[in-house]
Amino acid sequence: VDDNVRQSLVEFLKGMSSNGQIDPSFGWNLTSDPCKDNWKGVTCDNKTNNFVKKLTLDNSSLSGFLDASTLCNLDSIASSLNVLNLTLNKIGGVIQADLGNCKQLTRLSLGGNQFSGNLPGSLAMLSNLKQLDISNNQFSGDLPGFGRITGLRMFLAQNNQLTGEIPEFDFDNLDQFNVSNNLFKGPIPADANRFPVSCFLGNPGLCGDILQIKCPLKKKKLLSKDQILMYSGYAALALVIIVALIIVCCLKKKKVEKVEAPSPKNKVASVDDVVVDKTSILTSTEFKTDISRSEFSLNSESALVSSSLIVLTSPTISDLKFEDLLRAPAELIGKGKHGTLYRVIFENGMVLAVKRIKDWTVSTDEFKKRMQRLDQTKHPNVLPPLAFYCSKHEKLLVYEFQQNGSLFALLHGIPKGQNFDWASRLDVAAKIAEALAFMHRELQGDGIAHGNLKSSNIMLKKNMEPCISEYGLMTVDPQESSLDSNGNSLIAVQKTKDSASNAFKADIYCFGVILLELLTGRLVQSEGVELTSWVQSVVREEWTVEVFDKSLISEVASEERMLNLLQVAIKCVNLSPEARPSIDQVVAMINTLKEEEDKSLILYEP
Ligand SMILES: Nc1ncnc2c1ncn2[C@@H]1O[C@H](COP(=O)(O)OP(=O)(O)OP(=O)(O)O)[C@@H](O)[C@H]1O
Repeated sequence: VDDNVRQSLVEFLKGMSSNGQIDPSFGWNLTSDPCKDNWKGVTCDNKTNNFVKKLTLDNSSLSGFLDASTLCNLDSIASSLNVLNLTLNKIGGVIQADLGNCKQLTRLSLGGNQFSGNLPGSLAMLSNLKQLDISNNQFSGDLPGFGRITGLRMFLAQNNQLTGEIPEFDFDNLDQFNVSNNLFKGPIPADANRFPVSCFLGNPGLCGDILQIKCPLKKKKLLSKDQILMYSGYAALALVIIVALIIVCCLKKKKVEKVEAPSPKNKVASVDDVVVDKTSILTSTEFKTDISRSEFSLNSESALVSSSLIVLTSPTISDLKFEDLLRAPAELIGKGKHGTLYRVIFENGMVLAVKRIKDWTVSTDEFKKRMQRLDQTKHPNVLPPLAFYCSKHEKLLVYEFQQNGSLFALLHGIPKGQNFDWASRLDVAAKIAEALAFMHRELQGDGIAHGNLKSSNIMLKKNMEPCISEYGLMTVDPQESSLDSNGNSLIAVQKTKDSASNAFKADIYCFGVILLELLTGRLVQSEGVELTSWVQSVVREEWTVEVFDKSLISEVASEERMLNLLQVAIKCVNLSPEARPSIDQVVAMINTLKEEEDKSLILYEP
């Protein structure tokens, strides 16, 4: 086991040992190996005996605090740890948000301790959790959105001081559930009625049939006469202020036009002026010339360049200015069919990715609306836009730069498909499907599909979690054809007629192509042969096993589950959009496979 893992585990246990002294009988020390030297409560994978899978430290006389930052901020632990069991100890303090980085946890047992404070929202991101026990502590505050964890089978939270309403869990999926003796209020969700009444008792504010307490009807609050008078007074005042502002603005504008009229040179301040004036340390000539060459222009009314960059809700770049963006050194990362991507490095060490979108005929208003909708639609596996710039001729989008590159690079880069085992590939497929389903659900009404889904648009975050990038940056043109340099997402669109509804179906096709890349490790197009046709011809000839990536075959990964995932992929790449499954069906199929895989791993372990 890696030295860092050994050190982090020792630090982690020290945090829970009285006076920071680890009981020697645990065997946890810096001179032995957690997997090979029988550390108490440590279980490692039985294939290589190198990765820590379980920490079972229940009933072990531990106290102190849970040092989640030491445990879960180390990738080599976070990416392998499935079980953390600390029940029946005397560990206290609050739970750090870092616990949410232990993304592979399927079981988290903290029951019977002295934990207190609010549960961090990051725990709701533990999407692999099957069992969560926080019972018999002193937790307070509202529960984070645990309802989002679709595979949860057990949720025990009795005997705390938790408040708020009971979240909408997937109750059909839960085998065990208990929230008794807390401070929950409001109606018990209808689907939760199948659990015995004892699971809800001891919450003075809960109501519902099972408790034989009627929930009060929610009445629409009517405004009183006084309130109506008061609000209409406010409205009238606001109207007067708006009219006054409009008049002042019109007068000012006239004055400016008068002063500037004689000199046509002053009429338009081109961005060249701005760049030349302010970008002395701009090192990317490509960026500079590109911007300079563009017809990007700012008229005198909007010469305040900084105000034109719209920073969305990201706290990290809240004071970013357009000048800062132009002034910082920029490196050209890649040119795709739809634009150019720059890596922009700031003095404070921040690194951003700036996408310059090419030839998108969407109106400025439409673009702004789209960006605002995307900003409101956040999912942990979708990279959010941080800021955007938009004029008639120029559209720039700012994202956080992802150092770990893309799924495309992981699969096809050098060394090829390195350390990318079957379980991780299935996990990527499941997470991308869930994220796409979420975005489709939220944005169906606005008609915003991804539009350009491909493996180079799946980025890998710091903890190697996959996330979809560039969602909604393309409106699909059904006439568009031909392949781009990496992928063929456009083919899906070309084969469809009605672009509005089919943009979502095209995403399904593109997702199917990503599944094929994961399964075969092959490029979407190689030596003129399309991956989809190649796979279909091999399957037709009944040589199906030949399609799989050689490294998966040598790993003795489950052939049956690989075949099942191949079936899902083939359904997705059906040339008829109507015949493709819905994204929810895709999610259900992949999650079933993932559950089977998880079960087989548990059976496989000692
Ligand atoms: N936020 C990011 N951080 C790091 N690299 C990124 C980021 N977004 C994209 N990339 C990488 O930059 C490269 C160029 O991206 P870009 O989106 O311009 O091209 P593309 O995806 O190949 O084509 P298209 O124009 O069709 O989107 C790709 O390899 C992509 O994986």
